[in-house]
Amino acid sequence: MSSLEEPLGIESLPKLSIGRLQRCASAGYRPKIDEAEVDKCLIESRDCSSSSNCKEEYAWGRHRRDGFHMDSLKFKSSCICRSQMAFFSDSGHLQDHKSSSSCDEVGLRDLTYKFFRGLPKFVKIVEVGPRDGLQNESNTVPTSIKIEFIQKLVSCGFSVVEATSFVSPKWVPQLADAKDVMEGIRNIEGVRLPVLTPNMKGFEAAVAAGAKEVAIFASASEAFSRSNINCSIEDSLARYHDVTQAAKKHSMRIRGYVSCVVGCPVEGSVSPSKVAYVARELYNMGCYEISLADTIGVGTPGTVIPMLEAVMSVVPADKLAVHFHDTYGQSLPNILVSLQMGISTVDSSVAGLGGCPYAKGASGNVATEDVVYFLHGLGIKTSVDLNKLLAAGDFICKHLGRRSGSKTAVALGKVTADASKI
Ligand SMILES: CC(C)(COP(=O)([O-])OP(=O)([O-])OC[C@H]1O[C@@H](n2cnc3c(N)ncnc32)[C@H](O)[C@@H]1OP(=O)([O-])[O-])[C@@H](O)C(=O)NCCC(=O)NCCSC(=O)C[C@@](C)(O)CC(=O)[O-]
Repeated sequence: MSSLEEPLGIESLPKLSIGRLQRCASAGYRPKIDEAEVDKCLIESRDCSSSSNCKEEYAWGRHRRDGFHMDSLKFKSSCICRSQMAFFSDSGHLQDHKSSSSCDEVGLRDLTYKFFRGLPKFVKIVEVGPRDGLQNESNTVPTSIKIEFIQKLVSCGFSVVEATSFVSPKWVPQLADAKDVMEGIRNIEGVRLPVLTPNMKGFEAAVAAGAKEVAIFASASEAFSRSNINCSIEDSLARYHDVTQAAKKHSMRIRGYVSCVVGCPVEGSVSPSKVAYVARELYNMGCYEISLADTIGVGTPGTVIPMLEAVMSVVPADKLAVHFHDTYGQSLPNILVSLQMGISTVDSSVAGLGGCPYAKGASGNVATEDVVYFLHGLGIKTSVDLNKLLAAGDFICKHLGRRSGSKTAVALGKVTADASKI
């Protein structure tokens, strides 16, 4: 294996300014909010087109998991000046780093300890490539290729692969073959394969096609709700109430999305209180997990943190996922702060495929290869085999005739290509 194929370990982190994150991780930082505040902001937001009128002060409602990741890392050196830093993960994997630099590194060690102490040991990755990835591609992929693509992704070790959507074929022609895709993956076991359903018609079609789990998708932006699903936020919640009731009767799991959690292509910035309101509604309807989607990829930690603060004041962190599009290259820092705030589920799309056809300017999702490389580099486990994932990304990119949107895949592809010349 090439050295480039090994994620750089935590000891290789550059010196970072972590003041803000330390403030976030500090138990002392607890601005106040209660649920009534979310309701109040929603009422205010109905009366104002600008989100800036809403109060944006939120409590830390995060529900931290027991124990910190760093607790399981045994730091084996009392002095690291001109010595060796060594970290052991739970699996006993040793990451060592010969250091010959000055005592500044003691400070760096302290910083990295603080930096990592809130991270989870394991992150669940929800692969959305076959749905979010393919819905926005100009080339429609043949059904047989979609089925093979899903099979390849399942073999990578994901516990969840979002398979397709039961939406109007007039709105999203790329996924018009949802029923046939479901038929082709009917016998796949050991993995959850949710499908998007915007209304009862989609839900009934999904059930008839053998779906065991559905996802509903609302928006925190009124304008985006109308352009994406042709109805207001409140109407969408009424529809989803019917879908969730029906799903419960079938004992089906329901995942919820909130789109435009920091920005909307039409309205601009979106108030955290609106996101919290919609997330809470979906959670109260019975969604087992709410995925918070930065649909157009405009968020930075500066906007993601207050949004997560607001949502975590009404939905437990362990019921939340984050879903970043990588338009401005902010996904990985956004994921990092999300993990530090207690979230341990991340959506991503192999090869960085994707985007919403009704969100102008939106780029693909954060690439799963980059997320896996990033998490493994931090010593965080996933269930995903990076080599198999690279092969799955390569497979679909060849069929789409496009270059991978994953920097990790491109870098490792170069390594392989260079090695083949030797
Ligand atoms: C919601 C609708 C259907 C409303 O669409 P509409 O036109 O308002 O619906 P309608 O009830 O008036 O029906 C119009 C026609 O659509 C049919 N229809 C109605 N429902 C269905 C259905 N479920 N499946 C198949 N057909 C359907 C219905 O039967 C009728 O057919 P016609 O009589 O004209 O032949 C439409 O707006 C739609 O399909 N929107 C989906 C758009 C979409 O898929 N967007 C991308 C996914 S969301 C996303 O990417 C965001 C996310 C989740 O990734 C997170 C993030 O990053 O933000």
